[in-house]
Amino acid sequence: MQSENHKKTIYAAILGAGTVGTGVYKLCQEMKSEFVQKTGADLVVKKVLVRNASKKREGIEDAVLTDNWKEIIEDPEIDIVIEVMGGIEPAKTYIIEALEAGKQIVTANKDLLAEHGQEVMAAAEKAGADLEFEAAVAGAIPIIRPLKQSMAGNRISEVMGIVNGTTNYILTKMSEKGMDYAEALAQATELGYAEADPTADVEGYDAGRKMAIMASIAFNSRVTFPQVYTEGITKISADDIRYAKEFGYVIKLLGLARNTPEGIEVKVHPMLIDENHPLAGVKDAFNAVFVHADAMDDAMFMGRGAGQMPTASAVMGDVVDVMRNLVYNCCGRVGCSCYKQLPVKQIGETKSKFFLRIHAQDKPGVLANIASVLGNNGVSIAQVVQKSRKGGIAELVIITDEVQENNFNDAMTIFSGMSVVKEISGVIRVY
Ligand SMILES: NC(=O)C1=CN([C@@H]2O[C@H](COP(=O)(O)OP(=O)(O)OC[C@H]3O[C@@H](n4cnc5c(N)ncnc54)[C@H](OP(=O)(O)O)[C@@H]3O)[C@@H](O)[C@H]2O)C=CC1
Ligand SMILES: N[C@@H](CC=O)C(=O)O
Repeated sequence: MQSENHKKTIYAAILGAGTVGTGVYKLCQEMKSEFVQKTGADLVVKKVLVRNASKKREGIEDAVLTDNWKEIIEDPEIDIVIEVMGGIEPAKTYIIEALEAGKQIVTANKDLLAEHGQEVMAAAEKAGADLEFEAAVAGAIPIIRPLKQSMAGNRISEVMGIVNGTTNYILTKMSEKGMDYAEALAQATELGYAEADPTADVEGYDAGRKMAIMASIAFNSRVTFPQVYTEGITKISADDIRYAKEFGYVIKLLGLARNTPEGIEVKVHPMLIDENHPLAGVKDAFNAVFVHADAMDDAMFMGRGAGQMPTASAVMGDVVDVMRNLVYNCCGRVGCSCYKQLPVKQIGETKSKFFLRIHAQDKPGVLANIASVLGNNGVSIAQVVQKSRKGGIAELVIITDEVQENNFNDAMTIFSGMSVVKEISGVIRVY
């Protein structure tokens, strides 16, 4: 039964008319009658905020464009603010002002949530309003709602996967087409996958923000972006990709978050994955997230992680949810204020397996010397292959067992001071 004050028309404003905003506007028009069927209310986009309102926007009526925030915040008819402009400010101020003015929020802004999530969520809770952000993590893939709601009967211990479409696209093209890095990045930008500043993608910051958001929800604690260790793909060379293939691996930028008895581990870095692992088949701008939890066991979510319509799909899922809440007068049901703050580990305290290439003098005793440096620092060798012997230099490929990262780094520091070790390269963690 719908309540007495059942709303027939729900007005929304979209902040931003770029890649995602244009897709959201399009779905609001194309799916109009379906939204009425699904919610019982008609959705009308009353305003679209941009920096330059006189610029023509394909597919968006000129009449709704504005560059004046006051036209939205001071309009009592507007119930839902859909923030898809990105960045911290003015997005944060606009969201908080909108909540204070009694509006509901849908946002795709991981930069904001990963750094100031606590503040904006507290504002939503105070206002008794919805703040939904499915599109902020892994594009079209439903993962926020499953973590918050569908898996609420579990203790989640691990969330990991490929959570950046741009870098997955670049690595796929480099590995499968031999494309160079710059060309693959230019294509990802052209396709609308990259952030306004693609440094966020290629340096692993975007994935780090998504991991902070997921770790916070999954472990019911607070992890902010600065607590996430991030390493991007800018140092991955064609040689690294060639060696990976030769040893039966593919390189992926992975995010890992684990809840351990000593604290939360959360990190993003390139990793070698066995070519037969399900994540190895996740290509182009697709993302995939694995979740391990006590009652549910394992679940995997896969889909398009970036791009106009996949992201707009996730945004509109939230908008429809908020519309239903408005229709039934039940906004603000899913809050975030009850959590237990857990410590977050430093990267050096976490464990990894490593793949590395060592060029060293090709003479008796050197291999034993290298093995003893590793052994003395608690690094055991799972596999060692002598790749070549040329001009008095031997090239060794070593794969270690799992080791505390601090120990591995200590061994690397010792190698850098040994005259028999000429070069260490291609150091990549192994999943
Ligand atoms: N692209 C993707 O695949 C995905 C993006 N996201 C997130 O969605 C959000 C939007 O991304 P995307 O559409 O790619 O970004 P774009 O850069 O394509 O678009 C940003 C839009 O916001 C407007 N805007 C920016 N700053 C202001 C401001 N101060 N005042 C008014 N308008 C402003 C811009 O206006 P103008 O046009 O006038 O410059 C532009 O229309 C970001 O938070 C991003 O991280 C999330 C998942 C996937
Ligand atoms: N730049 C991001 C867009 C979606 O979050 C990505 O490439 O994944």
